[in-house]
Amino acid sequence: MQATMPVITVDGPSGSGKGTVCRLLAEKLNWDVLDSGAIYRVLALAAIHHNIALDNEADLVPLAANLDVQFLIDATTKRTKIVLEGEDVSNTIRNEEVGAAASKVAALPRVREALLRRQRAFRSEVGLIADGRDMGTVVFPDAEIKLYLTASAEERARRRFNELNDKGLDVTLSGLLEDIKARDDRDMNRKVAPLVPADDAITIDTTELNAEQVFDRVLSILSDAVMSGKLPKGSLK
Ligand SMILES: Nc1ncnc2c1ncn2[C@@H]1O[C@H](COP(=O)(O)OP(=O)(O)OP(=O)(O)O)[C@@H](O)[C@H]1O
Ligand SMILES: Nc1ccn([C@H]2C[C@H](O)[C@@H](COP(=O)(O)O)O2)c(=O)n1
Repeated sequence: MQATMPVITVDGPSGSGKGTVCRLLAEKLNWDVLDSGAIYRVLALAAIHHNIALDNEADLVPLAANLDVQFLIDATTKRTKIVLEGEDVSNTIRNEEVGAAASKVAALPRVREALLRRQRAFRSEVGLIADGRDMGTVVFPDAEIKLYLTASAEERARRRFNELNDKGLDVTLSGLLEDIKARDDRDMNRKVAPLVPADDAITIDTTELNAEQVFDRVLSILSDAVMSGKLPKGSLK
């Protein structure tokens, strides 16, 4: 076994398809996944539960440092159950309001600092796929492979619209597009760890690609990485 097992980072804006790629990769490689967005979402939900304003850095830092959250992986389904202070919040954290709140608490430098060690602790013995905004730039700057997924805001809003519509939620395309643009603006223009591709990241524009085509591109990148010795032989078996 290598001293530290490999890390693949997958960064990009909301709706670019990071979660989809990470899930498919985890199945293919049998590696662990860090969903760093879920950590920010859980913190935002905890802040709401404790009536802490989303810009109150002084109170959010201890909340982040002592966040009582567990990520429990079901051995059969491989789905992750997220438990905050004893409550299953796996579904609640996924709504658009919590996503926007997460983006707000994530803009605070000392909050990010407080969550850094927790994220790095996910580095695992089998290999880690890390999904987020600053995985390749800040959390795992030494990652073997760095991917940056992007797509036009219109396409990302359409994807979210289809997803929420399928769940029977009453949303509008124009409202979702506005939300996505506001989130991009906050995530890309904050002072600390803004969403940018790492200098050594490979960018995939997924606007015109379906999920299968994106995954094929990723597999081809990984296959090159195995050939060049960046990833261990046998990773893609
Ligand atoms: N290439 C693609 N083409 C069309 N739809 C896609 C594609 N990739 C993912 N999707 C769909 O788009 C939606 C958003 O994808 P996903 O959750 O993977 O994005 P994300 O980047 O992880 O977003 P977030 O950062 O907000 O969690 C999902 O409904 C997913 O099924
Ligand atoms: N590494 C990360 C991950 C997430 N965030 C913030 C910014 C996002 O808008 C929000 C929710 O993330 P999602 O679950 O939609 O991927 O959390 C971040 O700043 N850094």
